[in-house]
Amino acid sequence: MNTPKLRAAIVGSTGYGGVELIRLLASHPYVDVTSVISSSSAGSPIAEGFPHLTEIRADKLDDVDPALVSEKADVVFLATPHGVSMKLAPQYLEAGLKVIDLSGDFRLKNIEEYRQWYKHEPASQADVDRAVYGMCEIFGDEVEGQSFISNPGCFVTSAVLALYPAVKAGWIDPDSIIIDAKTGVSGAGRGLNLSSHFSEINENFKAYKINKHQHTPEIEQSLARAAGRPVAVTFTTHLVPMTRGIMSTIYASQQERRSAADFVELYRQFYEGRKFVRIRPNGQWPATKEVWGSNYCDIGFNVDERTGRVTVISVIDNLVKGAAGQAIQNLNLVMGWDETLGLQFTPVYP
Ligand SMILES: NC(=O)C1=CN([C@@H]2O[C@H](COP(=O)(O)OP(=O)(O)OC[C@H]3O[C@@H](n4cnc5c(N)ncnc54)[C@H](OP(=O)(O)O)[C@@H]3O)[C@@H](O)[C@H]2O)C=CC1
Ligand SMILES: CC(=O)N[C@@H](CCC(=O)OP(=O)(O)O)C(=O)O
Repeated sequence: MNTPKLRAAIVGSTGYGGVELIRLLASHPYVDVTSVISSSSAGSPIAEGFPHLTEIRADKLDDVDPALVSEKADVVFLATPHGVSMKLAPQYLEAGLKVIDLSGDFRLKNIEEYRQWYKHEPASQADVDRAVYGMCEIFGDEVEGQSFISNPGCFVTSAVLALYPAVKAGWIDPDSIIIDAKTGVSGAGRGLNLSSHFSEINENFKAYKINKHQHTPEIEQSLARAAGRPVAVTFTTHLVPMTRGIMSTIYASQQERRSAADFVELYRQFYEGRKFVRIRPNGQWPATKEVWGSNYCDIGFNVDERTGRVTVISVIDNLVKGAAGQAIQNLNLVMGWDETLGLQFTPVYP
């Protein structure tokens, strides 16, 4: 007898995260996308705005109505802006759906930090407490069987996967960490704004939100768990003229001098059996094209003989491992399935 597939709905289907969920879930063996949802274009065929999606089964955009969604689906992905997810998630949970939220609304356990960094009224502490933070390779054990997952931020995924093992092992001084990150423009979503306008971004390279980026406390929240004490990092983001991809170049002082080969060995042991974190051999560093369109996070190391500082380079595709891919990986963990289901593809190259 064939087991029926899990039925999935996607809110925010007309945004970059939503469209990426549709693309990836189309090849998931145990999931059917039965509802694609739009708050602004319900009733229209999704292929009207996205002709490359002509073949999907749930072709007409549905309304966000929780009663309707709970009739059509078992799990709902929220690929919605922050401020919107905090209103929708409790309603879908109440309607009996599992919820996987891609926004920042439920990631910070201290809601005052949310107020400070997002400059927005937070979700209630009770709702934040219900959400399980799904950084799969690190806290994935906490996800199985849960109904409400908060998917990590894109920069956070790249930075924390690159730092957690070294902080946990006590190899680097947590107070010395500097994360210099670059992102492609799709990280800003599909909406139009001046900073992602072609002539503003093309042949340009700019820093933004210096010491004010909303992912700073989220990075610190996970590193504090590794260090067993509060941690403060320096984090600078840059917008670069590419569509997808994040590279975090990270610097830290070592507690004792170790070689890059030692770091390779430590990280290989830490991530043993986790297919989506690939540690480069000593002497090799990853580039964003080497993970493009895939759920991989690739990490490489160098140690400066003169200063003793370690440089860690980490790359992801912001829309896959940084958003839709990790959200599906979280669904796999929730369901007790192999975490790689529906995500086993090779990066697009060149
Ligand atoms: N882009 C990225 O690389 C990453 C994004 N994220 C997070 O994922 C979420 C989605 O991001 P992204 O896809 O880039 O954003 P987009 O701006 O591309 O899409 C967001 C979608 O949300 C829908 N929406 C807006 N307001 C409402 C509302 N009131 N009710 C229901 N739906 C609404 C819109 O669709 P419609 O008008 O059709 O309803 C819109 O298409 C955000 O929280 C973002 O921070 C996280 C990691 C990486
Ligand atoms: C290029 C760009 O603007 N990127 C966004 C990425 C953040 C994001 O996607 O939002 P979450 O906080 O939900 O992860 C930014 O830097 O704010």
